[in-house]
Amino acid sequence: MPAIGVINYDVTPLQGALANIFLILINALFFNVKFIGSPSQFPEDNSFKLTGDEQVFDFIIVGAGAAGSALANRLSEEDQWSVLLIEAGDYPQSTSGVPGMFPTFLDSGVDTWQYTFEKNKNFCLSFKDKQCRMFRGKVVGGTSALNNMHYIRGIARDNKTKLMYNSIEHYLNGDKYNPNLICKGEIVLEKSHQNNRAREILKAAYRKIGFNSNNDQDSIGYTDNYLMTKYGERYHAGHAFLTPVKRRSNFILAKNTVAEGIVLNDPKDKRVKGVNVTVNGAKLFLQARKELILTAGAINNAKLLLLSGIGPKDYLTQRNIPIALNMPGVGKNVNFHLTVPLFFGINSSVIYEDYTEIDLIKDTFDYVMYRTGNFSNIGLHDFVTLMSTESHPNVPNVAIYHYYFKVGDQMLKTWLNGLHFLPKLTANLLKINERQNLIMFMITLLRSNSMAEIRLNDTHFQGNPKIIGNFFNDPDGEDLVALTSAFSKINDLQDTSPFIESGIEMLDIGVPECRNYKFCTIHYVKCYIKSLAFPTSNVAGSLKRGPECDNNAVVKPDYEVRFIRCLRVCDASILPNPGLGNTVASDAMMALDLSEVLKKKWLKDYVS
Ligand SMILES: Cc1cc2nc3c(=O)[nH]c(=O)nc-3n(C[C@H](O)[C@H](O)[C@H](O)COP(=O)(O)OP(=O)(O)OC[C@H]3O[C@@H](n4cnc5c(N)ncnc54)[C@H](O)[C@@H]3O)c2cc1C
Repeated sequence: MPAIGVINYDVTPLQGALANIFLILINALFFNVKFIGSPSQFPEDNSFKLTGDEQVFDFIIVGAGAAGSALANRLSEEDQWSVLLIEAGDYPQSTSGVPGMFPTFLDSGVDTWQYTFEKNKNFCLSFKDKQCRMFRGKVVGGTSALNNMHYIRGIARDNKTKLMYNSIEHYLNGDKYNPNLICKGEIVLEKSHQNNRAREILKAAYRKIGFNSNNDQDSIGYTDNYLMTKYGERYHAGHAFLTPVKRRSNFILAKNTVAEGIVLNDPKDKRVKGVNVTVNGAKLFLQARKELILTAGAINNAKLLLLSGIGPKDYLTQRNIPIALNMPGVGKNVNFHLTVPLFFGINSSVIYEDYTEIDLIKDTFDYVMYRTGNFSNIGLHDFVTLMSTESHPNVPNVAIYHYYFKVGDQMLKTWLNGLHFLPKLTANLLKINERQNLIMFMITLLRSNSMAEIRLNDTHFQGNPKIIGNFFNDPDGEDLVALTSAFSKINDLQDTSPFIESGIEMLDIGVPECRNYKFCTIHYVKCYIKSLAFPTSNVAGSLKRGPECDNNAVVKPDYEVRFIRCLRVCDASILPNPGLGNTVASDAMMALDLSEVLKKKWLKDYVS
C-alpha cells in the first residue's frame, strides 16, 4: 500500500464511467466538508449597522458565550425589545465542530484569548518560563465552542453554592440529573459512541480498587459523561441558543465588537448609560436604554469593571484609573480547578494494535460522509472517575479525566505544546510515545482552597490581564494533601490484575525539577504536583454574588452590580466557586434565571 501523500504517477488517468463515479465521490466529500461547523447556522453579523454617534438598544449583552447566548435567546422572545449581543471574536472555525479535534486549538491558539498566570515559585514549575497558560474562547459560542464538551451540571459544594443551584434548579424540570430535560430542550446531549479496549481495562481496574459504575454526577464512581454534541458534531451554546433566534428582527449579533469601558450616567447617578466599544477598528458608544449585562467570562468581566473604574479604590488610584465606584471585591476570590497530568505507558499492544494510515483515511472518510468514526467523539476523555480524598467519603472532591495516546500520536504533541510544557519534558514524553501507547490521567481538584486574583497589566482593554494564582502557598495546605492522596489512589491501579495483564505502568517522565527525588516517594509526588499541576479552564468568583451587607460581594442576588442600577453580571464570575463541575451548564441556567428577573422587572403583568 503506498504511503499517504505519495502519488503513483503510473496510474492510468480515469476515464468513462469510473471517472464519473470518482467525481461524484469528490463532490460528495466537498459537499459534506462544507457543512462542518458552517457559519450559516448562526445569526448574521450586523456589526456594520453599528455606525453613527449613538446607537440605542433596550438590552446590550457583552459576550456571546454560554451565558450571553442563552440570555439573548430569552430576551429577544419579547419582540417589543431590541437586543444587541456583542462578541469580540468571530464565528468558530470549522475544526471546532469536529469533536475528535477538540485539543487542537490549544496549540493553534485560533479563536482564543490566551492568558498567562504570573510567575510564582510554588506552581507550574515545569512549564515554559514557569508560567501556566489560560485559554478562553473568543468566538461566537464562547469557550463552549472550544471546550471538551462535557455536560456537567455541577454539585453544590457548600451552602453558598447550594443556594445558587437551588435558585436555578427548576430549569431542570425537577429532574436534576437528567440533562435532556434542561430548559426548553435547546441543549442537546449525547453519550459517546466509542467503546474501546482502554475504557474496558480502566473500568475493570477501577472496580478492583473499590469504584463502581455511577450515573449520578454527585457521587463516587466512574461514568461515561454526556457530551454537548449532536449527530457527531459539537453542539455548543451558539447552536443551542443563537441558531433558533437567527431570524428574529429585534435581535442583532455584532461580532468583532469589543466592549472596552462601561459608561455611567454621571458621577452622582450610578445608573448605567451604555458601553464604549471598538467595532472592526472604529470606536463607538452604544446606549443601553434598559440594561447592560456582562457575560464576557470570569476574567474579562473583572477586567472590564476595573478598566471602567469600578474596583478597589487604592488599587485603581495606584494605576491612575479614575474611580467610578469603590468596590473592594472586584477581581478577588477567583477560584480555579487544579489539574495534575499523570502518564502511564502500555507495554503490550493490547489496545489499538495497529492504527495505520489506512485507518486514518477510513476515519476521515467516515467522519466527512457520515459523522461517525473516531473523529465523531472525544475518545477516552468522556470517561470520568469521581473520588473523595476527604473525610466525607460520599462527596467527591476530585475528578479523574483520561486521555489515550496511540504510538506516535500527533495529539500528544499538540497537547504538550499548547500547555507550554518545558521542551525537555515534551521531548521525553514524545520519545516514550514513539514506542508506547500512553494513558494520561488528569487528576482534577474540584475544591481548591486557593484564591487567585485578576488585576491589570495595562490601562486599555487590548492589554492582557494579570492573573495572580496563589496555589500551594502553604506547603502542607489542603490542596497539596488532596492531590497527593488522589495521586496515591491512581498509583494503586498498577497493582490490579487488569493493569498488570495489560502491562500498564506509571512512567517516570523525567521531570527536571524533581530529579533529586526517588520516583514515587512522597517528596517526589509533592514535587511532581507543584511542577505539573496547572489551573484548568473552569474559573469562577471574580465578581462574587452576595448580599448587600457583604463588602466583598460585587453582585446582588438579582445579578445587579451593587450600587449601580441596570448593570448586571451573569456567568461563572458571580459563582463563589466553580462547584464540583464544569461551568457551561450553570452559566446557561443562570442566564435563563436572569431573563426571568428582567422580564418580571420590565414587563407589566409578566407571568413566567
Ligand atoms: C480547554 C477547556 C476545556 C473545557 N471543558 C469544559 C467542558 O468539558 N465542560 C464544561 O462545562 N466546561 C468546560 N470548560 C469551561 C467552560 O467552557 C467555560 O467555563 C464556559 O464556557 C464559560 O462560559 P461563559 O459564558 O462564562 O464565558 P465564555 O464562554 O468564555 O464566553 C465569554 C464570551 O465573551 C466574549 N468577550 C470577552 N470579553 C469581551 C469584550 N470585552 N467584548 C465583547 N466580547 C467579549 C468572549 O470572546 C467569549 O466569546 C472548558 C474550558 C476550556 C478552556
